[in-house]
Amino acid sequence: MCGIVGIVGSTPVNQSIYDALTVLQHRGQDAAGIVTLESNRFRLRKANGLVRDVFEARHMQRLQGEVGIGHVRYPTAGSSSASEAQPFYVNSPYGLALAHNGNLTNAAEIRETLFEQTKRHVNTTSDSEILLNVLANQLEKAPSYPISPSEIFAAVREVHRVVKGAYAVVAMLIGHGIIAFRDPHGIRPLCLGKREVAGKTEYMVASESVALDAVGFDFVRDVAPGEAVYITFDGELFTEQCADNPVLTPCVFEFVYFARPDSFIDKVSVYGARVRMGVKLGEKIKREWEDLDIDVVIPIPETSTDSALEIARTLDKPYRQGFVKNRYVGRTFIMPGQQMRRKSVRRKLNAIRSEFKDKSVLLVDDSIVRGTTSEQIIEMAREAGAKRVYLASAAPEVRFPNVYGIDMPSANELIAHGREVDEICQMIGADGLIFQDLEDLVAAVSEGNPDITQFESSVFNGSYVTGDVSQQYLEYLEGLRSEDSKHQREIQQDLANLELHNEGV
Ligand SMILES: O=P(O)(O)OC[C@H]1O[C@H](OP(=O)(O)OP(=O)(O)O)[C@H](O)[C@@H]1O
Ligand SMILES: NC(=O)CC[C@H](N)C(=O)O
Ligand SMILES: [Mg+2]
Repeated sequence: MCGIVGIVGSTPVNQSIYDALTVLQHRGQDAAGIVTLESNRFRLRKANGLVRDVFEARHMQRLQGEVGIGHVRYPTAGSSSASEAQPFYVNSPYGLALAHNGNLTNAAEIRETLFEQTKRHVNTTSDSEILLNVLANQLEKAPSYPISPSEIFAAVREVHRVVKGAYAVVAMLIGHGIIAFRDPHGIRPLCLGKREVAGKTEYMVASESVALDAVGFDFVRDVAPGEAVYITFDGELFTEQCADNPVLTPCVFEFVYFARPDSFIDKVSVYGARVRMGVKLGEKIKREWEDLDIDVVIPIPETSTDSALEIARTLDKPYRQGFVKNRYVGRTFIMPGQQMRRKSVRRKLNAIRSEFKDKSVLLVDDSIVRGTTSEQIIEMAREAGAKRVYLASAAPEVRFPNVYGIDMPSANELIAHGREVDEICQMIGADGLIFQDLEDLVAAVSEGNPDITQFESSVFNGSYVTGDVSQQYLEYLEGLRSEDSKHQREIQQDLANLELHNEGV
């Protein structure tokens, strides 16, 4: 999913970007990077690992400057090698660095045309490096120096024409400022904040509003789909709509799982949406499982807790934290590789036996994707003495691959793909299983902002809003990125030691 941040400040920004990345860590645990600008030179540190491990004191000291951008990565294209950590950099025009959240659906075609038509070489298998070069190529066409705001916006307009897929972007152009934009559907989130420091206005853009809160910026607004924001290094703000037909279609899975509950995305409180998901699912359980013997409702930490509490309230049953989460283990779902994900469930969660012993328990999760978590959790509940184990999912069945920045490239890896509820229930070993209806999920989110009339819900309904995702593309993606794809393993091996960025130590 990735988290991005950019700050145009009037005092050093290294610590603020670091702090912002720390609160965006839930969006990407694989790699982190910061680029700052000092005396017209970029300072870069990026590597694999969590924010706290990537940036040591000596790196922070080098990251001087009053403007900068940062990224935490969850790979959804290319490899997880350090060479594909972000931000990426290209030296022309003027020096440009970029960080991207999302995933392009036409990266392979663009790679070819970039080489043939613009003589631009892309050194990694990352779609974000392609996006950087598309932007650089468009900015290079601007005749004036410095490039004017309207020329910057014209370049973004062209990027929208060339690039397809999901992209929330922050870029920094030497001699100019920070440019941020969101794809014409606004699939991935991006917001703008500001603060006053010693009479000067500082601006910040970030994936989630929680990053603004963490470093003392006031939320101004969400960046609109298709819109670009340009903040000069003098602190002047310019904005313009750069897409022909922008339609806000945010990813509904941000509200289900990805975002932090204390964030607002497109004016919707993520926490509020999860509470409403709980109410709606609670009502469905009441309707459909009228006579079910449920003694207690137990969330599967951490993301499901807000919904689970509401389910318990709606059902008028006790709510208990029956699983303890090891705070030193990160999110399972965004780990690369099924083996690692499987192992981490038991390292992460442990049952409190007294909450299970001789009870009929209703476990609640926010979503069931590969079934890695639910299968093991149900086993753990039984080992802890549960009499019966039911499971409720606050999201509907995840049946289709995602192409917009969630690493689910292969339908066959999804437990609900081609299966009905009974079969899934059997596979995970539950005594009963119930999913939220898509209609209710959409209502739960849009009640927070009725102006949102559609969501990117492809993982649930197989409808891809960018209109360019064919069966052929999905097959290509599966061949490229699925767990057992040979090609995927080759990429990982080939790129393991390719580290052009060069500030590794
Ligand atoms: O069916 P699966 O493939 O296992 O995926 C779904 C699970 O993964 C996520 O948890 P995760 O541990 O990533 O994060 P969390 O602590 O935020 O709940 C999500 O909350 C579900 O529990
Ligand atoms: N999850 C994301 O937003 C990933 C960004 C980009 N596609 C990458 O793989 O690095
Ligand atoms: Mg979870």
